[in-house]
Amino acid sequence: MTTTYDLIVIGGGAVGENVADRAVQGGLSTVIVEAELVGGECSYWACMPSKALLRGGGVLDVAQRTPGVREMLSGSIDVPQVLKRRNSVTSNWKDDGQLKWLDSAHIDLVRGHAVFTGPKALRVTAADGTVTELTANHAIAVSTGSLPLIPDTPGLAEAEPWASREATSAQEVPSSLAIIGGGVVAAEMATAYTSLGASVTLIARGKLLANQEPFAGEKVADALTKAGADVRLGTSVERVETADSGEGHTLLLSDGTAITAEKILVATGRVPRSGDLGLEAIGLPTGGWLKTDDSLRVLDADGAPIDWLYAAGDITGRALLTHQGKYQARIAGDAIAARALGRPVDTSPWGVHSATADHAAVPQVTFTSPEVASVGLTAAEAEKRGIRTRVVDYEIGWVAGATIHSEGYEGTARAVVDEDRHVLVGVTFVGTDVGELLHAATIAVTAEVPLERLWHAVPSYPTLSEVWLRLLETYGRPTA
Ligand SMILES: Cc1cc2nc3c(=O)[nH]c(=O)nc-3n(C[C@H](O)[C@H](O)[C@H](O)COP(=O)(O)OP(=O)(O)OC[C@H]3O[C@@H](n4cnc5c(N)ncnc54)[C@H](O)[C@@H]3O)c2cc1C
Ligand SMILES: NC(=O)c1ccc[n+]([C@@H]2O[C@H](COP(=O)([O-])OP(=O)(O)OC[C@H]3O[C@@H](n4cnc5c(N)ncnc54)[C@H](O)[C@@H]3O)[C@@H](O)[C@H]2O)c1
Repeated sequence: MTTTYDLIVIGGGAVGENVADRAVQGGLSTVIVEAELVGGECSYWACMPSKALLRGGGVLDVAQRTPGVREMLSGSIDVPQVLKRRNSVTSNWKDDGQLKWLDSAHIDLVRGHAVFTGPKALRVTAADGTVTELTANHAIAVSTGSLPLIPDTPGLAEAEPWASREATSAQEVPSSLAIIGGGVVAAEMATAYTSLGASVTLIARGKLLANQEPFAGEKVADALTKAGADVRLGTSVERVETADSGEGHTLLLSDGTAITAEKILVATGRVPRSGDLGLEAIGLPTGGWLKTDDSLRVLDADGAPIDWLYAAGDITGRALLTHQGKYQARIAGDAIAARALGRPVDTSPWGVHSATADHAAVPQVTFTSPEVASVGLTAAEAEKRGIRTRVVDYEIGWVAGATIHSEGYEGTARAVVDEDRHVLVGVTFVGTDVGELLHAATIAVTAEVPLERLWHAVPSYPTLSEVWLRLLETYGRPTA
């Protein structure tokens, strides 16, 4: 039997849920197909458990720098309590709460793995082998996320390394952990596992957090080293050898040295989760990112949008972040409903049906100690785009709010100014608790607030936000 809905969403992660929610609110009957847990990677194996693992170390760092509180501290972090809290944050890897929400949002669910059988048609196979055929009146949206990239380094597969799922859901902390990669997962997991007592070695073939302003990775690498981690930058893993017992691994590095570790974590980026979707049945290459236009319609081989096929979230490769995927989801769900019901569609830049921010103002917080919070372009990216820029830096530790925040507060703020338009095109903060400063920057960059007007946005004294005033003063006060 074939069941028909106005919209079928493949993948019930944070992104798929939001596509479905907007479409239902727009008046469409909608079903989600989910192969694993409703809530997806972010809830169970990514954002939430990783932040729960990091939180204790972050609080301890501030407490140790707060006279009057540090005197109360004794012993080290209670690892079982941290893991218990992480287990509770993930609802012990059960999705009952999400099912209740789906019900309240009037979204149907079919559990199983979806494969395209033709345009607007899918076959779903459940874990028990039950097959459901689904067709869509209007659209199918793909939100199947991404999977870890595992390099083909000799001996690595045999070492049965952790990827992000194992690192975020581990029920024990290994005595030693070798982390391969220098991106966000590597930096955050190095911070978390060092705070939990593991002896961590981070091996990155390039710089740490290379997509950020250069001072970000430098400060995080320094802090990791101070916390006891061994940070090896510009170094590759050439081969891995595993003891005959299967316990303990030796990593042979490009600089001729070797390190040993109980566990290895591979954090070398992501690949699209599209290899098993049957995309060939609808004339698309298998295994790639699903490229989209700004209203999230998937593009065919000629770069033309397919009118019934949408994609949002990691699978698009646009910005592999939950909040940005959910932004795309709101736009996709609204665009699908509007087009289905013949309502006006606005795909002009910054229009309601255009994910323009993906190109100009993607915010990201890396929850290391210190945190890295950034939005928009780095100075190097702005220059590459041909923008005439001026870079303004200020030490966050010099503002009164930092003196109150904690002893020896160190941090840097950078604003990248478009000199022709007199607006900010990028802002980066590095320092403790700077994640909460970021949204002001996101608003300034997205709304293209003129610098002259920003002088009228007065930060409260004595907060860390006073760094905004100092950045403006460093840039120079406008004349009448
Ligand atoms: C360790 C780690 C930490 C992270 N921390 C953060 C963070 O702090 N903040 C942040 O913004 N981002 C973070 N991210 C990124 C974030 O997790 C992703 O951007 C986000 O999960 C993407 O959501 P999604 O819905 O596109 O995909 P997913 O969450 O991966 O959901 C896809 C869903 O589709 C299902 N599925 C796949 N194929 C099929 C199929 N054929 N049939 C049926 N179902 C299918 C899957 O089972 C899955 O549930 C982190 C990532 C990692 C790895
Ligand atoms: N706090 C957050 O917002 C957060 C946290 C974790 C992950 N994420 C997102 O999840 C995604 C995945 O994170 P990630 O850290 O895995 O990827 P990434 O792209 O941030 O970093 C990948 C790293 O692996 C290295 N690398 C790639 N291929 C390699 C190879 N063959 N050998 C050795 N090194 C190699 C790269 O040089 C880079 O340092 C990111 O896009 C990130 O935005 C976000």
